[in-house]
Amino acid sequence: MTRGNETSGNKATHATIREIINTYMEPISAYGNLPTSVQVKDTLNGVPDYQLSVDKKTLKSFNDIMHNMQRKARLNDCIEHLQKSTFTNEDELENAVTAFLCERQWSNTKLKKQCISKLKVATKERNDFRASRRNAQRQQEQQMLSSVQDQKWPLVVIAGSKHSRKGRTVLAKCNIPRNTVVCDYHGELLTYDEGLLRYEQYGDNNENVYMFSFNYQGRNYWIDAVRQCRCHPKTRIKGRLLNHSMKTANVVPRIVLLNQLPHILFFAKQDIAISEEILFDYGVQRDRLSELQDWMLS
Ligand SMILES: C[S@@+](CC[C@H](N)C(=O)[O-])C[C@H]1O[C@@H](n2cnc3c(N)ncnc32)[C@H](O)[C@@H]1O
Repeated sequence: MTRGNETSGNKATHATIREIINTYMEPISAYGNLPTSVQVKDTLNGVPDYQLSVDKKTLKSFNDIMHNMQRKARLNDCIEHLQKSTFTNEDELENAVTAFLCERQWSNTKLKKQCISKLKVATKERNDFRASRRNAQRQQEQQMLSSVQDQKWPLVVIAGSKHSRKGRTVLAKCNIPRNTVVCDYHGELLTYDEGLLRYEQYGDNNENVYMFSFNYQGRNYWIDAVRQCRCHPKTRIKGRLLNHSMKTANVVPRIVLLNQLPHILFFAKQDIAISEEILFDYGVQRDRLSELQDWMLS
């Protein structure tokens, strides 16, 4: 048997051909040209051990396998480029594939079909994933809303007395993992003007410490927690009793839209140990230093 012999030699199995292509030829890429029959023959003549008979059938097998490999590379290229696009329907997806293949000058019906079918699967998986994420988010929001409505915040407890140095405190009733919602700043939601008016009125009795101001989407709001809220006449509201710390705050207030209204929820900044006091940074403005009391810098 001689190498490159047209009539005798080893039978070319697909596995052998693939091995030869991968080992002795330029990598088959999405873009480059495939080797011609002459180039395949030349390559085989340089291959030491295979001794394949290079008849028409073998050359055709090489050709088929190389085309398949290139189609796979083109398929991957197409998927990589289009998988992040959003398609509102199947026609849009098919048009995008056609345009992509046309731009690359890769007209091949089988390739087009494969691209479309793979992208459909990828799009469905992504949509399913998004839907389940949206669902989880909705459930989480629903959970937060019912905690706000029922004022059920079982992870924290009110302690201490109004008359102690710091007044009442809110403590962790158990170990609280980072990112958990601890409670909300519960009260009456007011516009900026309404809130400012009350803030000034309450100021005479030093009660305005229970007012919380914030900005949501360019609008200023206040939450008035000075008096017992009308929605929970008999509940001891926890959020209004959270004390301040600039240096050791362990929760952070975040604005969450629930029932289309902004709410302030306190999220654990870190794992909080049982009995630790729940503290957040009131955000005292330093340009009002003359009005500051020592505890505000604690
Ligand atoms: C919104 S109230 C917090 C609850 C308050 N402890 C109570 O029993 O009503 C804010 C007031 O608590 C007190 N306070 C808050 N953080 C404090 C701290 N780190 N040290 C001392 N007093 C603090 C101040 O008197 C402040 O005006």
